[in-house]
Amino acid sequence: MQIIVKNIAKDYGKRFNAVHAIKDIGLEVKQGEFLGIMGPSGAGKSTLLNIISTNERPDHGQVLIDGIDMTQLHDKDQAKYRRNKMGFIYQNFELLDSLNVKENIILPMALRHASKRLIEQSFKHMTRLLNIEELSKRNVDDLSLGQKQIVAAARALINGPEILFADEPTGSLDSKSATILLNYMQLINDKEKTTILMATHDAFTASYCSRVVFVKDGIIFSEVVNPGDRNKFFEQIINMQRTIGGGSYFNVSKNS
Ligand SMILES: Nc1ncnc2c1ncn2[C@@H]1O[C@H](COP(=O)(O)OP(=O)(O)OP(=O)(O)O)[C@@H](O)[C@H]1O
Repeated sequence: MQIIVKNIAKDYGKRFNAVHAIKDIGLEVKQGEFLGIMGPSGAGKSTLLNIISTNERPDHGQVLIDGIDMTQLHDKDQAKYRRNKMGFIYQNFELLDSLNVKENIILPMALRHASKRLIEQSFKHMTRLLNIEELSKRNVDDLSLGQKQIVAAARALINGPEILFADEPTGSLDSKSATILLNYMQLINDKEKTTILMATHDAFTASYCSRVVFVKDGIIFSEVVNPGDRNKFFEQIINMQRTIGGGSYFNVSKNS
């Protein structure tokens, strides 16, 4: 699943008060990449993720996924594409409190009208992979924040998406829970070959990626490629953050 973003731009608001959230971004993401998107607050990270994931339409430009221009699809076809090929993890989990853990996790499959057998098989596979088998009957309200995010990850992954979008997935987690989640994301990236696009402020979180692009003022300012050593990569990310600036919005604390 190759992603090619060509010259996208996105403004919010009316002419004189317009915010140029994305000015001109081009980007290529290879099949199986774990790409980080960093940058100061308001730089355009979430907007970029939302445009690539078809949750928002750009004003200009193309988003080609395996050669199909997503921006040209009707809303209904975009929604179908998202349901079938994409998974999402957000900072605030977005789990449904009225459903238990298992019901939350299998929801995307139920929405696709998958067979009971397939649902059970996939549920078993995912909960085993993420090591949360014992949580299945619990209420969402009774889980720790870290457990909630792993459950949200299981829900995002149960349909076997080809692309996983994660927007500040560790933003609400303590460092231990963040590390557990990131190790699972890396496992999914390795084992299932899922392409991952993750926006984050946090250098430690970003150090799990294979490459990080830095967005500033709606353009890609630079990128850093993981040299194969997470500690070295962490230092490189921090140096790039310092170069770009962004004041206190950047979290450069190393969690472990
Ligand atoms: N729906 C919207 N309506 C108006 N302005 C918006 C909207 N969404 C984003 N913006 C503006 O677009 C710019 C980019 O926002 P975006 O959320 O993409 O940045 P970000 O890098 O993800 O920021 P953060 O790290 O704080 O989440 C900001 O100036 C933001 O205020």
